[in-house]
Amino acid sequence: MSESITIRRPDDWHVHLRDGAMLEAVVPYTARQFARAIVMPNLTPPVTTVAAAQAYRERIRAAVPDGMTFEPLMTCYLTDNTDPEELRRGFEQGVFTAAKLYPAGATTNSDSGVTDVTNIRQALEAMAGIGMPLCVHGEVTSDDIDIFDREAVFIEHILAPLLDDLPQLKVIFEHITTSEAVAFVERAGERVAATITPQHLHINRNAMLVGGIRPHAYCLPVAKREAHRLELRRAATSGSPKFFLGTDSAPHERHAKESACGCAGIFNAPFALESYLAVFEEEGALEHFEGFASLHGPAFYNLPVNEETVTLERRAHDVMDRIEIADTELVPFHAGQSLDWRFAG
Ligand SMILES: NC(=O)N[C@@H](CC(=O)O)C(=O)O
Ligand SMILES: [Zn+2]
Ligand SMILES: [Zn+2]
Repeated sequence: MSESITIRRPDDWHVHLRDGAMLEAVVPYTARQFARAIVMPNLTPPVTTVAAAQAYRERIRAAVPDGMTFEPLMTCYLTDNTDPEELRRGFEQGVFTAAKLYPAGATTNSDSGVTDVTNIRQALEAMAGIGMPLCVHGEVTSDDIDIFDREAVFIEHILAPLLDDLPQLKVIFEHITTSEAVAFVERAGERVAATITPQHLHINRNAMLVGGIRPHAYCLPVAKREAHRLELRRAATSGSPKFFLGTDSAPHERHAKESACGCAGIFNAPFALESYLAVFEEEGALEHFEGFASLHGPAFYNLPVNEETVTLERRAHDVMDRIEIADTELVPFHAGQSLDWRFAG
């Protein structure tokens, strides 16, 4: 039984860092473990221009503690009115690494998202032409589609036709939660990959609903049945380069989650690597951990792998119930549980 594991320093290919006091509070957790991160643009107002992304990138850099190195990779929030030239300019200037498709109304701060993908056809065509990847929150939003079916229906109605229409477009199907998504990504060509969060590898929908309603297990896409979780675990630990790490760490103040209408999002940044590593160990797949965490993402995004390394040690520890920040609190993923591995730097 190995007592420590050392891998190339990983990156987080999907994270919410927020802004203001929350940004200051959460950036150190991500910067401590990850060299780079794809930063989600769903601020209020959303990050829709090169100038806004540059300014946000500076605020993130300023929040990185002395002695840590961390590079935020910025994304452009697509709307019905996105100007293809703005995307091209941002990508060519090295400001935008990718653009993000939020179907309008699908998740937190997605009200300005895209109401119909035909509205962004020209933007997507421009992206396909310059090799700019599209990050996708893959859920339909129609009232008549059950929330547990929204990812599977998105594949059939939106994603598959989109990929047929634009054979050059690179797509990251983010935070996948279903066996349908796993199967789709496995069958798709090399230009399609997926990120998987720690929570969707650890919990199924019972964690949210059995023995009381547990808002800290609620995120979008919502956790599904056990059979889906097992497929996600198989895919993540398989060694396939199509699957890589994206925490979707999404902090919301405790009171906003513990509410009659609680916000979607799980704050997993404090012990993200420990959480993933537990899964790889349970699945007997430690040899694939580095690929998932540190190699497959850069390969898909055409970026160099990180030269530094990080080490995790087998050292059981309890996860705190709460983290105090400014004048509020966050509840981390795994709160009150024990984890076997500990990030050692
Ligand atoms: N995952 C979530 O449940 N929430 C995210 C948005 C998102 O990634 O869909 C957030 O910004 O809070
Ligand atoms: Zn999302
Ligand atoms: Zn997210």
